[in-house]
Amino acid sequence: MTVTIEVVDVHKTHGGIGTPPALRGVDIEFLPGELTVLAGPSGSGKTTLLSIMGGHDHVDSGSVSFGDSLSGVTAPELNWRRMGYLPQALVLLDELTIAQNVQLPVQLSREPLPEHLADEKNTRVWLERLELSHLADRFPAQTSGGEQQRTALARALRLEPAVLLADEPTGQLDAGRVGIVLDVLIEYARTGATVVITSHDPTVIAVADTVITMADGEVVSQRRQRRR
Ligand SMILES: Nc1ncnc2c1ncn2[C@@H]1O[C@H](COP(=O)(O)OP(=O)(O)OP(=O)(O)O)[C@@H](O)[C@H]1O
Repeated sequence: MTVTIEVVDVHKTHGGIGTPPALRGVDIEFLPGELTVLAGPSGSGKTTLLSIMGGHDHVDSGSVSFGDSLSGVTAPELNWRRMGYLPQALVLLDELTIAQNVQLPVQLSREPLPEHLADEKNTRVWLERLELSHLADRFPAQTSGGEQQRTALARALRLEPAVLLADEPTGQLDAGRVGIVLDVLIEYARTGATVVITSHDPTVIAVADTVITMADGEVVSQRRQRRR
């Protein structure tokens, strides 16, 4: 299952009259098997673009389409199995433990899942991979910001979606944990997934396959760092 995401001439303004546009004619193709980083200064439109791609916001004009195995799927049909989404606000459920938050996409799935995904063992695998096993039975409020961020990433990956979108996935992590998360993201992209993240962090930008830099709602550069 591979997915190419095509963003074509996307325009978006959030507010009322006089508000500057957040996106001004953005054209990008995101490829499967790659970790793409959306970089650029604060306010350049990275979160807006990710949110539109994730189906959480609408374009004013232009289009976002999902080719190959998600062809024809519209944003409202995106679910945890098709797309993992890690918002900046994390949105963990306070009344569930860390393990239960990671298991949540299994509970919410309305489609029959392959056996290995339905199995609770898979939750333990992701907890371990993101160094969260020792926190499995705690509630989010009893964990640090970085631990909550890794929990939200484990939740996004739990159903092994073809697309992973993550807004600043290392923003709350210490340097050591940034490495762990980057390893997970790169390994995940190498399975054929389309992985798109936003980041300001030079460490993160350095390991990206492709870096797309935005400024004032436009793409100002696109640099491929890995040969295909
Ligand atoms: N809900 C909103 N209402 C009004 N304006 C908004 C809203 N969300 C974003 N904006 C504006 O849209 C522009 C792009 O914001 P966006 O959050 O996409 O940038 P960003 O590059 O992700 O920034 P950061 O790196 O700080 O997260 C900014 O000018 C911002 O002020």
